[in-house]
Amino acid sequence: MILAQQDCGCQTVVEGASILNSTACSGTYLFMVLLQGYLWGRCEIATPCKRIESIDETESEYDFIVVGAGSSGSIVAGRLSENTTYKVLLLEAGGPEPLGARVPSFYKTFWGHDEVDWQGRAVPDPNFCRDQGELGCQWPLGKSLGGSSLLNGMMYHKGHAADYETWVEEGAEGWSWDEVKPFMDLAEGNRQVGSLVEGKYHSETGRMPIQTFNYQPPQLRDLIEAINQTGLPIITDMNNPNTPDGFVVAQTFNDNGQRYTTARAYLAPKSERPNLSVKLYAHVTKVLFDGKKAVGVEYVDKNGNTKTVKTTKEVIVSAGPLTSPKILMHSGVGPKEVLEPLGIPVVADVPVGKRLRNHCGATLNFLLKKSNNTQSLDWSALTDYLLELDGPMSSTGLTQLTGLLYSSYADKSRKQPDLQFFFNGLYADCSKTGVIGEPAEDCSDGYKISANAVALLPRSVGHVTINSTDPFKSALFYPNFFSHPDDMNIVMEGVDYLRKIFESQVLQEKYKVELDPEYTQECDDYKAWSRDWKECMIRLHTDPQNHQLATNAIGKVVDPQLRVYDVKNLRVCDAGSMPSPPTGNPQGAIMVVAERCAHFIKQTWQ
Ligand SMILES: Cc1cc2nc3c(=O)[nH]c(=O)nc-3n(C[C@H](O)[C@H](O)[C@H](O)COP(=O)(O)OP(=O)(O)OC[C@H]3O[C@@H](n4cnc5c(N)ncnc54)[C@H](O)[C@@H]3O)c2cc1C
Repeated sequence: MILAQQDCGCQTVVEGASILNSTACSGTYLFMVLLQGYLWGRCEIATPCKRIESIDETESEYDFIVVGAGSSGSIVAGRLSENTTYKVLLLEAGGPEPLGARVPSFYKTFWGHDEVDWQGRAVPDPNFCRDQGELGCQWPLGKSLGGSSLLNGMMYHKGHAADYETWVEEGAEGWSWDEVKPFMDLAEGNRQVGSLVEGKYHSETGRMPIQTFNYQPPQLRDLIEAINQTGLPIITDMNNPNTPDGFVVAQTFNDNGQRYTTARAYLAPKSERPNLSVKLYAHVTKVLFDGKKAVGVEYVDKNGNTKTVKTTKEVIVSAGPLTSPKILMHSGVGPKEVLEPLGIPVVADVPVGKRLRNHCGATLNFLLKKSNNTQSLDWSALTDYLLELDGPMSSTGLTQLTGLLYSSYADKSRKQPDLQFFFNGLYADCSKTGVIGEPAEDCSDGYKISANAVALLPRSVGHVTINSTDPFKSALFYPNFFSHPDDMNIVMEGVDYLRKIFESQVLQEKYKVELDPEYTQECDDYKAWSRDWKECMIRLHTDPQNHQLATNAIGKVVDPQLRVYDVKNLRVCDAGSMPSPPTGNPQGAIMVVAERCAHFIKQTWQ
């Protein structure tokens, strides 16, 4: 049964990128059109009364200007505007949050979508991402309200205690686990305390809803059985310090079957928060200075008009680890050897962009030769979602499973696993007809799934720089993956674990799992699973995670209160502020950075 459109008390505005012209499901198929219509008819999904509307014009002056409404900027602006005496402006280059992104199974639908993804590319390098040729590694980067929290896989990990101890060693004084814990609690709104996770390690009262997805496909249970059969640990909570390693159905940024971006969790519409102004399609080009003091920003609006807006207190740059460096450098804050040749007057000579760290690994594709080759998105899945927020649309399929293990390079006493595993496939994201049992036409060789092994404490360090003063031109990203040999060895150990899992009896008997021959053919000169074969596969099918960080690191570019060195009234608060990688999915730690950033600002101006 499909319900009629509900009366939500406010009119639903269908805006932002559509699921219909996504890369995952190209073409306007009748079923997808109907599906989109039905979704927007449900008040709890569309939440039209909570819609964040863009202001038409900015005023001349605000107390605080936040640049970028992504994972961190939305938190900073949301928290600052809780003080109703502050006038806060949040500038975002992208548009509104597309409602389709709220459906977990559409989590990949918006990758590569012009309206919501900057579609970053690293500078091509023959040592990695060879399957991308001259294009270089592909890095999806969110461009809308919510930023990359709109595109991400939603997995919640807050880092291990040793990660924060490393930050302190690297100059982030005051950022030890015990010191950041209260800010984790402000962010975490765990819905499963008592039923799945222990209260002493989790908070129920934070802003961001967190829980496991309601639905797991049957193949996921078989995969878990296979992992168990392999002798690897299965755990229930990867954020419990007593179980740092093991495979787990992850808790995610989701509330009962719906994605939560930080924008959705922290921002409020103007009717509820009149002192918060959000301006969408506002591309910030630079921070303006009076001497060494930040006094405002310049931005270009949707119509191409250049505008300036002043601050009476501070500018906070939260444009993400790959873009904040560009904005700073265009403003004269950066290494003088980069700025001077471009004719940019140097305001402060600080090492912006000099360190770029990222989790990195490799992807293997497998075929399930014995599997049912049908679409998992159909009328039944849609009905389950509309009526119960359950079923295949309410989860990310195999992607909700992850694993953390120690490689032989890890120091186990630090309880800081250095390998992570991801799985991919069997999510309901596209169908032409919605008919139950519709064949999955593009998988004629058997059902395809993939798995990734990723190094979490990479020794390789890259950098971000600019070679142009054009603010619309992307910065240059040099990730330098595998420049340190340990990283290759660690990923190889991860690949060995994947082999064990996929060769396990349960997966062979039930699904007859095989490496996808199309995917391995460029490495077929080497014996499968030999060291040379693994190296060939890792350099060919490199899996750079979208966990870039440390480009504006605490202790290097910003002080422990996230203030940019050698200038006044300017902070950088985003993934780039983290000095070194958390050993897990980073958004949990990024939320801590943003919560703390807002706290420091409030303390400064109280
Ligand atoms: C595909 C993908 C999957 C991921 N999966 C996970 C996961 O499962 N779990 C996890 O913890 N992490 C995951 N991550 C990582 C995590 O989402 C990011 O690390 C995090 O969102 C980065 O937050 P940020 O605030 O630094 O940047 P962003 O969230 O990227 O925000 C930057 C914002 O600034 C805006 N902006 C940029 N330039 C300008 C400008 N000039 N003017 C105005 N605005 C501008 C952008 O449009 C964007 O909205 C994933 C990331 C991606 C992309």
